[in-house]
Amino acid sequence: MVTGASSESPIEAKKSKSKTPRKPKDSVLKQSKLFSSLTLSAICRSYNNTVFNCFTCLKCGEFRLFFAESPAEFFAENKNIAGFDNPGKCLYTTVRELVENSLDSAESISELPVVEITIEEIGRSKFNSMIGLVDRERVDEELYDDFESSKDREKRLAKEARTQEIQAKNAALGRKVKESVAPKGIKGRAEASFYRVTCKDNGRGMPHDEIPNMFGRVLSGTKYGLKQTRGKFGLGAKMALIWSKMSTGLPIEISSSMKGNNYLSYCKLDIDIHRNIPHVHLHETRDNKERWHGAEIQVVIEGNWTTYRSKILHYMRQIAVITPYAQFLFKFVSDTADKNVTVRFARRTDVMPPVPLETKYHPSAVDLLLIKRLISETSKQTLMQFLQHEFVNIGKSLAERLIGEMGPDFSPKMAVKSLTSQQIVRIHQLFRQAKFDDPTGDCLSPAGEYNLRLGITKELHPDMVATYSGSAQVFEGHPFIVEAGVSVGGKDVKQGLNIFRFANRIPLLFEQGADVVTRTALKRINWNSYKINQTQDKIGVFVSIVSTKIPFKGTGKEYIGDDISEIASAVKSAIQQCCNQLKSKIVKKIQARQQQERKRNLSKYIPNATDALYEVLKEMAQSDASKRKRNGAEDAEVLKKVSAHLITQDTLKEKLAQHVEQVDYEMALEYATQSGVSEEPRESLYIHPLDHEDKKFVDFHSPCFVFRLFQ
Ligand SMILES: Nc1ncnc2c1ncn2[C@@H]1O[C@H](COP(=O)(O)OP(=O)(O)OP(=O)(O)O)[C@@H](O)[C@H]1O
Repeated sequence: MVTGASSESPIEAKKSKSKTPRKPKDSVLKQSKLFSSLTLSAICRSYNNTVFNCFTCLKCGEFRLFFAESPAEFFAENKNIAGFDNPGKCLYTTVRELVENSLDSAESISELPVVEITIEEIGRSKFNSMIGLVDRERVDEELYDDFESSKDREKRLAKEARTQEIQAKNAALGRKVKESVAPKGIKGRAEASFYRVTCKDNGRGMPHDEIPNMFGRVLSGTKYGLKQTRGKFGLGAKMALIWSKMSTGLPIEISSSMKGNNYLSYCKLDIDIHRNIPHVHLHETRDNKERWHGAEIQVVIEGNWTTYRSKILHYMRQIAVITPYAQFLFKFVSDTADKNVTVRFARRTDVMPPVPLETKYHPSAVDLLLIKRLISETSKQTLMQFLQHEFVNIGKSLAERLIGEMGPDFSPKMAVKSLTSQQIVRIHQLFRQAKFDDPTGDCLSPAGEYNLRLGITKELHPDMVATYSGSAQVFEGHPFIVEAGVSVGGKDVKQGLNIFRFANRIPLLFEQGADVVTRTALKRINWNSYKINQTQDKIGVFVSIVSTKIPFKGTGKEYIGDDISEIASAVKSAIQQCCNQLKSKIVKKIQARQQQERKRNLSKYIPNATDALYEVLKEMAQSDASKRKRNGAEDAEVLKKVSAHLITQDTLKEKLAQHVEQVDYEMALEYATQSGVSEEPRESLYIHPLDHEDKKFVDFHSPCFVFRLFQ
């Protein structure tokens, strides 16, 4: 049950120690303000009995949830929706949410981001002392899940001994011995692991008074509106706090300062889940001698580094690829020093994509509910003004034509707020049927081909890379841009396809199988035709999609569906463009490699082969000459002039077989070229090609080569 949010700031509320419930109306107003002018129609319906039972975000027109409780309660019970499925995933998502907030914050003030993220492992004793709990020795051992009775122990040891015996026997008989698996030991639930996650940035910081709400009230944020953003719902940081509350009971700590402030704000708070309001422990200003600006968030949660280590590092690497203008320092700190990890992702460019702009809705992207909201919020008086100012791509003359088409009940000067429900449906119908120019991608901020290439190069060190940035396209009235990169070879890249997906410049790591990028790369690209071996080569496929609306599938916002044809074909074409660029490079590279290999081989055995060949041909020519001599066709120059076509194939085969093991035509040609005999082919010296299938013999297409030998 909710009694409504305070209209005072939490600090003020604390100071006044007022526990009086607010008037319901105030609470609704306050909530809507906090939710950045969301129209909470359904709340209005239920605020009289103070039950916050239904929430509809009409601002973005895409996020509708129905709560039977407060939003904080709803998300605490359904934390998997926000990517908090299990302790390992919770650790991963916490890192991700904090890093992305930091990037958003620095970019919003056009500051090149510097983000430091530390995960500090906290042992049980340390954790206990943090929460003021005395470590206790076990007294009643049998009480514990991992207790092993002496009978069980005997059984286990006997089993282990039997296994060892069998293995020893097998070894003695020379049979294959299975690698011995470490004894399972005593069963028992794994002990919970705790981590302190700290994320520090050089971003905008937050106004002192807003901090409690930004971190202690679910669905409060500053990223609403129609624009390309990493975050949107006002949920991520609160989920980290809800999880910390659920798993450790410890509050979140925030230090923040805005540019130019000589103080910094420190706030320690947790969240009242039932009422969805911040519960502030301490909120004060402190000296900011260094004039630092940014935010540092610290939260202690249960997690699982062992199982999510690679995911977290993978995420950091991918965010570094798509954000090469940022500098990241990632640290994992453990009590056991050899488990420590420090990775620095250096900045490679100062070129930052422009800040995405807020835009207006395209008429084909709105539904009935959204039109109603826009009408209720507009400051415009007439229908004509409303159409012209609240939507993109409706100019004066088009607005007039549309109103004319709506029917006799409509006129340009009619008051837009007086439109009936039926009239609004008519407008909606017309919006769906009429033809409008596509929205431009001006409001979008893609990473940029240059940045993408830099990111790939700096993190993967590929042998070759190609990038492509498509032009803006549209689906359901939303502009989108697809950028792609394809790399071959590189550091820490496994054989086959390595797919890197990004949506609004954040990496997507889960639910890869059904994603439009994965499916396109696996099924719709004929890699062979670009001379890329899909299974043998180390291929990196990078696709970044930015849009005012990312059509995520599933609750986890981890993949983009394959069913939007505009996006699917843009992804395919972007990858193909990259492959085309790579193809010529690959062909050149293959040729260069072959040439090198040939050179190596040539030096090995061609000289011998040619010597042998020379002997053979000389012998044959001599016998031919003597034949001719006998026939009276004396020719002093016969040795030089006898043309190879006089030699029958069989004779040559036979003779060569005695001398030459294997001569490759290409190599022979190259040898000829290298020996400076790459003259015009001389037909008269043409030796008929030998049987191709018989690899043993030379395939003498190269007359100049033979000529040289023969001379
Ligand atoms: N490091 C930070 N620097 C500045 N402001 C921040 C920082 N972290 C959070 N905020 C503020 O707190 C708000 C709430 O953050 P939160 O992570 O809960 O939601 P979000 O980022 O807006 O959306 P989403 O839930 O989709 O990620 C943000 O909108 C932002 O205004």
